[in-house]
This record gives sequence, C-alpha cells and structure tokens, in this order.
Amino acid sequence: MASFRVVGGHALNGEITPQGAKNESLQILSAVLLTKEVVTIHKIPNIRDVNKLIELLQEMGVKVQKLGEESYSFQADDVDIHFLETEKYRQMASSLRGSIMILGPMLARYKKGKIPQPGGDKIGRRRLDTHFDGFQKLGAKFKYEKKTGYYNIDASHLKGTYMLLDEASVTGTANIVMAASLAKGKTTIYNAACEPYLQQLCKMINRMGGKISGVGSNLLVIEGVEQLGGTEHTMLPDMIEIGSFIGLAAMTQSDLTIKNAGIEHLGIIPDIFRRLGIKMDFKGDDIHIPAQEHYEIETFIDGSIMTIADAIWPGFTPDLLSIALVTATQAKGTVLIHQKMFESRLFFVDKLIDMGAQIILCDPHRATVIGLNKSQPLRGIQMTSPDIRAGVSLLIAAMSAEGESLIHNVEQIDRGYQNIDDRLNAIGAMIERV
Ligand SMILES: CC(=O)N[C@H]1[C@@H](OP(=O)(O)OP(=O)(O)OC[C@H]2O[C@@H](n3ccc(=O)[nH]c3=O)[C@H](O)[C@@H]2O)O[C@H](CO)[C@@H](O)[C@@H]1O
Ligand SMILES: C=C(OP(=O)(O)O)C(=O)O
Repeated sequence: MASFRVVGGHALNGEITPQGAKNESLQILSAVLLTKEVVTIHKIPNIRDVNKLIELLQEMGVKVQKLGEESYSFQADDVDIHFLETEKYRQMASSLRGSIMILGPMLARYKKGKIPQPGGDKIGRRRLDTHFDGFQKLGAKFKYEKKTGYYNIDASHLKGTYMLLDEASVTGTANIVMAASLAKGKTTIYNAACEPYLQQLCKMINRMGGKISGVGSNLLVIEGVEQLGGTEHTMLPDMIEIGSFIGLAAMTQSDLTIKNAGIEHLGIIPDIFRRLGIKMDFKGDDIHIPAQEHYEIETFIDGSIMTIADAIWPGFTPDLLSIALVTATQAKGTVLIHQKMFESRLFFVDKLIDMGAQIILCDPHRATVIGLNKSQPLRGIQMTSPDIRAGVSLLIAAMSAEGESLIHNVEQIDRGYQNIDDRLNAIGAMIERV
C-alpha cells in the first residue's frame, strides 16, 4: 500500500488541466462492446479503475490499440463469452464498480451475461436492483446465485417497453440504455439519470447509429436498431476533479487556473463552491480561482444556516460533498453538509477533527462544519484514505495543514485521479509518494 507524505502550507500557483472524466470513461468503454466495428476514444484518463476496465475488455477478446497518450481504439469483433466463466473474470470484474456496465451490451449482443458483486467505494449500501429490474422489463431472465454470488441474466431477445425506474441510478440507466439500444422496438425510460456521463453515452450511441431522444432529460426514448457501428468519442473534462481543484485552491490560498474545464457541463458545481464564498472567474473555458485570504459561507436569504446537500443531476453530485465539506473547514461561517445518497461517506470527518477542524457529525448523513476562517491552520497527522473522494479531501486538508501528514492507502485516490502527486507538485505542492 502506497502513502503520500505531504508537507502542508504551500500555496500553489499556475495552471492545471483536468483529466478525462472517470465515470464517463467507465460507461463509454463498456459501450465499445455494442459493435463489432472500431471505436476510437480520446481523453481516456490513466487511472486505476479505467485501466482495470480496459484490461478486462482485453481479456474478453476486445482488440485494444493505444494510439497516443490518452487515445485508444477498441474492436469487439471476437468477444470470448466463455471468459465470463473463469476465476480471472470474477477477480477482475469484482475489483471495480464500472464493470457492472458490461452487462447491458453483453445482453444486447450475446444474449447473456453474468457478474459478481462489483467493487467500488465502500460508502454504504450500493444496490443493483434498478439494473436488473430494467433488464427484466426488457424481457431478460434474472437469477442471483447466492452460493457463488453471481448475478446471471439471460435473454433470447430483448423487447422495448415502458419503464419507470425505482431510482435514477447512474450506472443502472447506462446499462439499460445500452441494452435497449439493440432491443426490438421502442423503450421509454422515465426517471432516468441524466448526468453529463449519460448524455455523453447517449450521444455516442446515436453517432454509432442508435436512436435515442430526450438526451439530458429524465425521459429517454430509445428506438432499438438492428446493429450499431464504429465511432469516435472524446471524454469530457472530469467535473469531480474540477470541483476538487476549486476546493483545493481555496483551502491552500492558491492562485489556480483550471484549463479547458468544459464549463457548460458543470451544472451547479461552480455555484455551490461560490456559496462557500470562493471567488472564481470564467475566462473562455478556463476557471480562474484567485488567491483568497478568507472566504465566507453564505447564509440562506432569511439568514439561516446554509445546507449543501447532494441530489441527482442536475443537483449537486454526491461525489463532491466530501470536497465541499473539507473546504468549509477553513471558511468563515457555518454549513450543514447533508449526504443523502450514501450512508457511510462522512465518517472520514473524524480525521479532520483530529487535524483541528470544527465539525459535528450529527448522524451518518449529516455533518455541521463551523469554519475556522483561517484563524488557525489544521495540523498534519497520519491517516488512511477510506474512499476515493474522502481520500482527496484528506489530501486537500493535509496540503493546507501546518506540518507534515502521512496519508496511507492512496491507491483509493489513484482509482480516480491521474498522477495527482506529480501534477500538483508541478505547481508548488510538496507531496512525496512513499
Ligand atoms: C462508476 C460510477 O459512475 N459511479 C458513480 C455512480 O454510482 P452508481 O451508479 O453505483 O450509483 P447510483 O446512481 O446507482 O446510486 C447512488 C446512490 O444514491 C441512491 N439514490 C440514487 C438515485 C435516487 O434517485 N435516489 C437514491 O437514493 C442509491 O440508492 C445509491 O445509494 O453514481 C453515483 C451517484 O451519482 C456516484 O456517487 C458514483 O461515483
Ligand atoms: C464513488 C465513486 O466511484 P465508484 O462508483 O467507482 O466507487 C466516485 O467516483 O466517487
């Protein structure tokens, strides 16, 4: 297990370019299984989860060619479905969350698929019911084998239908969209998730010859087609990385320009950080965050304490709540952070409290942060990264802290942030991988 030794208290200065989006990549890479033709993809981030999915596709027989630093071509013209029966498949598929999204295309093209419980962050219950309910509505048979832990699905043919999802699951919607795009007839998905990740997936499928309308809304209509063809796709900048950089800049009093941020796709993210008092200007597609000695959390119009809560898109993504929380620890004012979706994502605040932050964990979903207004810095300590976003929040805390911190289990951070130590060191951070 690798660790980061971080010497805090160094302001950053310069420019940083976000990587291609992690969660979009996991959808787009799964979608290469929808066609036997070549799919070329650009801006693929070089991060653990994405690399694991590429390896999994390769093991399944997909031809993968690296075309450049961030570009690859894929051709799924000779997929070995027997690989799904192997122990290696079990190990690979269960090591990341994104692997669940190979099911939709497998079902569409090969009429069956199976998956062990997928991996991903341990941040509370992460049920998969929406995925399997959707497949079943399309005519698939579903069986959960308790003994082996495998989810099995089978369908001699998929047939379009109307469905109202029980929740707007991100990966669930992606899976059902991919299966429906090759089903017979029309599928209507109401209460669909509509994150930029999904919009990108639907646009890609349409370029492959698919017929999806309602893209960007929670009502998707998919006319199934006989087959899909090759295409080219470029990933959006990672909005979670961008939010992390905004919080980092505020906490470390840095002057930071986030280059090519894809501002039109960020939804409410910049506004939420503005509510914490962080100034930023948009210059073309760049976001400039000036060095700010203090930032003050707004109150609601009636003067009551601000709440920042997650919500399905176009609400504030749950993946940035931990970052908003750590950023608030040095703001002026008070905020209630309400993590509605996941019940085990806020426990990392114990480490921030050890560092001197003023936080009350009200219950597993809510924490009140009383900002220190930079009256005293956090203290460097030893800690372990419990999940990807808590990990980066701890890194941000350590970079702002007085003294040295040691963050263990940084593999969690590497799951989703490309060479984060080198990229931050290049603009003034002091992070050593040990
Ligand atoms: C690989 C990937 O893309 N992972 C993302 C994906 O995970 P993933 O697709 O696994 O998450 P889901 O959207 O299925 O669900 C997230 C959580 O929110 C709950 N929920 C969801 C919808 C809803 O209407 N009500 C509700 O309570 C679910 O029960 C679950 O606990 O989306 C999550 C929610 O944005 C992100 O945190 C993950 O980073
Ligand atoms: C929770 C996350 O990822 P995963 O779904 O891959 O665990 C995340 O990206 O914040």
